[in-house]
Amino acid sequence: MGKETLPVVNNNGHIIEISDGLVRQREHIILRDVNINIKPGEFVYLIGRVGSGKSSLLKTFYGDLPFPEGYGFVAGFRLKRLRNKDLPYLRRKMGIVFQDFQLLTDRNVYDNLLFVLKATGWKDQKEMDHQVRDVLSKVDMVHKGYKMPHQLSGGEQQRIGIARSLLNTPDLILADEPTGNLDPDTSDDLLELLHAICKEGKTVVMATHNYGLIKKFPGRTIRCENTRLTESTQEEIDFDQLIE
Ligand SMILES: Nc1ncnc2c1ncn2[C@@H]1O[C@H](COP(=O)(O)OP(=O)(O)OP(=O)(O)O)[C@@H](O)[C@H]1O
Repeated sequence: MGKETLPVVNNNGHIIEISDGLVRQREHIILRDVNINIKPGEFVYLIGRVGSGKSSLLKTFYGDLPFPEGYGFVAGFRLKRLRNKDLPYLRRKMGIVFQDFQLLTDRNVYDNLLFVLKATGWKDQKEMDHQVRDVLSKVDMVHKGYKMPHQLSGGEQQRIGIARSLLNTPDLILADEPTGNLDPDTSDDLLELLHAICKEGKTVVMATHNYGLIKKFPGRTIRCENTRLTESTQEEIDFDQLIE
């Protein structure tokens, strides 16, 4: 299944490396002089005001936005050389988690996960069953496979979102405001889960407005501001700043 790709890290040992990159939405420059290196196993937060470019940067990583300038490497792929036909292969190297869960509402949890496996080329029913069970157990939802999405709480739906992101055993998880629709306690549980997944060797890049989570679960933090990226130490983050 799949085609030959480069190793998941580049010669510098990075799973994500962008040098002198540009992030653009149509003709608008969102981020310039983008320089970022991420090693396998890191947990990286992306912070910044509404509209500062966090989602656009993640979209650039998963090939949803073009990469017009600079060197860009993500999980074995050179961003500049990406063609539409490469996208399914790139996306299999990463799991993507969205704020609004994006589960298919007309089918149960099991069928949601099965749908993704079939769409990404899996054929053997036994292997698919095993994989679905495996990812559900990783998010502690193994007994919820028969539930329809609307029968689950927001936190449970996001656990399924995370299970779905793990289906193709990706090396990298990109999470765009994954706790945006969750209450504080459920957000904490979800962060614990994402950090546990990271400890097992996956790289996690997560956009968030919720500085309280970073305080509780410290990690490398990159800020998008005025079209630039800057790295912030834990001390530099103004945790009292209003969450927008
Ligand atoms: N499809 C699009 N077409 C044109 N411009 C867009 C598009 N999507 C986003 N933008 C613009 O790109 C800029 C960055 O948006 P982006 O969604 O990346 O910010 P963000 O930091 O993720 O914001 P939020 O915290 O609200 O999710 C904004 O000015 C936004 O208006």
